[in-house]
Amino acid sequence: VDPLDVERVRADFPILERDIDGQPLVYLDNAATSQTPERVIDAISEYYRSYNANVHRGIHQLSQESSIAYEDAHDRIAEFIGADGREEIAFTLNTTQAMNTVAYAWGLNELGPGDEVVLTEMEHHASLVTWQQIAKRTGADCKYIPITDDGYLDMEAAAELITDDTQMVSVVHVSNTLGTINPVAELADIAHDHDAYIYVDGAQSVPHKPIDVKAMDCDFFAFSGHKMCGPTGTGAMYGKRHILEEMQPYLYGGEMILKVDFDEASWNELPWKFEAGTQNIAGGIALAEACDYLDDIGLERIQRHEQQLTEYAYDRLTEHEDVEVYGPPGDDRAGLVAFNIAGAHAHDLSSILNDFAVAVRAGDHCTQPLHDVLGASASARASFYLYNTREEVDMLVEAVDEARQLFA
Ligand SMILES: Cc1ncc(COP(=O)(O)O)c(CNc2co[nH]c2=O)c1O
Repeated sequence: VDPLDVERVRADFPILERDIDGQPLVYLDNAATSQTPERVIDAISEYYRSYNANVHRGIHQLSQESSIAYEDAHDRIAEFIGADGREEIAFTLNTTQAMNTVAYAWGLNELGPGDEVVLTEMEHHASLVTWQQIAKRTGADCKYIPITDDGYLDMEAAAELITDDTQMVSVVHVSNTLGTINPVAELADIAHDHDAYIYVDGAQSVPHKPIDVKAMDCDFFAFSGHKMCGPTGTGAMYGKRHILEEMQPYLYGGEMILKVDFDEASWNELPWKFEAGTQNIAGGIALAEACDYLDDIGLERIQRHEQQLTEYAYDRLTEHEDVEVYGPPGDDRAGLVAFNIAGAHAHDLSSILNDFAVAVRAGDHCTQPLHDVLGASASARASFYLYNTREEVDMLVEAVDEARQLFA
């Protein structure tokens, strides 16, 4: 795979030219949200400038054009993750809504006392809190696959925790705190051996590596557009068609219905059954443009670029005893490093980094239970993407060294 031309890529992101108090911005908060290339920004503007209209095939020309673009965008996202077609892709606001859709639409109807939902200790609150609360409402129980000392899932424990009482396994594909890449296909096999569904949270994997939901054999898959060069307020819930055909919606209203009278309502075909009301039409169309943008560069090329940056960052940060990096080794993780330095709270550390225009995230990254397991109240997290450079890793490390001196 030939190397990625970072300078050419960076030209697509005007925001990366920004100075912060006279210093060049070093944007390393991509696990929170990625930046947006001109092509995606233009797709949004073009929609509003020339064919904005409500969808679902109104009679007039503009509605025909917006309907076709919006519906075709579903086919494009399906192709991007290896789904069979638009019937398996419901657009959502984000990963969180995709997770809640299944938890409410399927969980509330199917879960009851004695049933179990198996999660992992490294789940994001979008799945952990969702399943925890739906389990409380239905009398079901949640169980958590533990992590090992070096940040991997304990797969022996997983095989014991997933039983015939398990109805759903909900697992993060790539941890947004540890960088761990979980063996989701193996977990799908175990879940299916016990006739359980598996829901894969792909928020941190879809932007960074090729995804094939059929090879993974997951029953549901969720991700957000804003982490993969798309707009905020976009994302998707994938579901196997035969499951979505059976699943009842949980958001009711226009567009998702077929026939309504005062006593009854019937539902529209897939995926519109799960898209109630007027959607983020421009966002969905622009998300398809983001898929084209990433595919034009090549996800394998992006993945390799990030692996090189991440290993370099991991090696440089762990040179010092007083820096603790959480998760697997630098050569076996996705493009992020969460860390702490001795004597400093993550918020103070990231504030110092901001003084050097280095933008990282500080806090629990919506994984508070995981931070409890790690014995850390919070962490600073640098996360990489296609437009970051080796020099930016050096600027991160230099700023961390300044902070280490300050807090020594
Ligand atoms: C693994 C994972 N799942 C779900 C979500 C929720 O995505 P959303 O619904 O688009 O918000 C995130 C966002 N993670 C982060 C958001 O900000 N910092 C983060 O690490 C995530 O990293």
